[in-house]
Amino acid sequence: MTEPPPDIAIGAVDLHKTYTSPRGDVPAVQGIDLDVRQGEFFGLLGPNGAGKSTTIGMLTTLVVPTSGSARVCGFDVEKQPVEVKRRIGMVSQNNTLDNDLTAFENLEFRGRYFGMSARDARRRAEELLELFNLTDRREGNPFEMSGGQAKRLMIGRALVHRPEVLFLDEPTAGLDPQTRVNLWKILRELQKAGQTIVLTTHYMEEAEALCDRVAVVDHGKILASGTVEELKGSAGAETVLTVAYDGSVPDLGGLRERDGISKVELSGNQVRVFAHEADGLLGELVALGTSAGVSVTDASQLRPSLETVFLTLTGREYRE
Ligand SMILES: Nc1ncnc2c1ncn2[C@@H]1O[C@H](COP(=O)(O)OP(=O)(O)OP(=O)(O)O)[C@@H](O)[C@H]1O
Repeated sequence: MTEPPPDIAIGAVDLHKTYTSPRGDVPAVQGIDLDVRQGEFFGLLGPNGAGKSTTIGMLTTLVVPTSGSARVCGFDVEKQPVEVKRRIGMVSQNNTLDNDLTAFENLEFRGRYFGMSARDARRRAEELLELFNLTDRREGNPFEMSGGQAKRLMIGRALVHRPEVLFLDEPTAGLDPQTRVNLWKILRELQKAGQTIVLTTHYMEEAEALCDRVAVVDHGKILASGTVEELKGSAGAETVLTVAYDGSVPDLGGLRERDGISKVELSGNQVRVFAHEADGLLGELVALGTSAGVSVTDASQLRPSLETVFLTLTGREYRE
């Protein structure tokens, strides 16, 4: 493999992971290529079970790839795991804080683990408590903390040794909307200060709010990648109108051929229209139904977003 350019934080080529389990093989990741630049905020977006955690697991050396290769901060994840681990911070989905230690000690011990002097570890712990607005929780134990506080402490702990890349696996899953938005603010500040961040999420709006670039993952493969704007400007840049009738979908006349309509999908009593120009379309579909003796029982309209990109790429609703 040729050496990657120096500003590349992560380069993965054709990563595969198949888990073997008593119920058979699970092909969790099936050929993923990734490039993440230094300073970038990169998102792996996909529904539950898409293979995001497994991908992050391979990049953080916790999961051994079945095939393919990846370099993180210039080091091979399989051949140089210790070098990689020294340069990354990882925040997993579950709370892995030590409940027997105070917030301060959770940070301090991590510093000592990474070889800092006692003085430096203490100083860094104080600094991070301040940065993550946890100074008043200094002597508290993790089990006494709210979900948002615990997550902030976990992120702080992952940053103790000043890693080059911070990995966050579903950082806001299970947090209430306000706490989620507060955490987004902190993550943006971190990136502004130069931190490279890779996050997995199944929340479309999270990827839209934070990421410079996104890879949409499903069934272990990348379906599309680029900036959120690029993705919206691609195949899925349309409004998606879904209408269900109480009987067969009426004859849609020349709808399919009309300018501004790129795709019409029928499924049972439901029609889904992908349109650049959707004004008046719902009224039209209601009227067509009325003329054919059927009524609309349900209708929804999605504005162009990562969600419509996903729908266009997979032909399916996004499963949370
Ligand atoms: N240790 C394992 N053994 C067997 N199968 C596994 C293992 N870990 C994950 N899987 C399976 O691999 C697939 C991908 O899982 P993965 O956790 O990577 O997805 P994900 O996109 O991160 O989803 P989630 O957000 O739910 O964690 C799923 O079908 C999952 O059940």
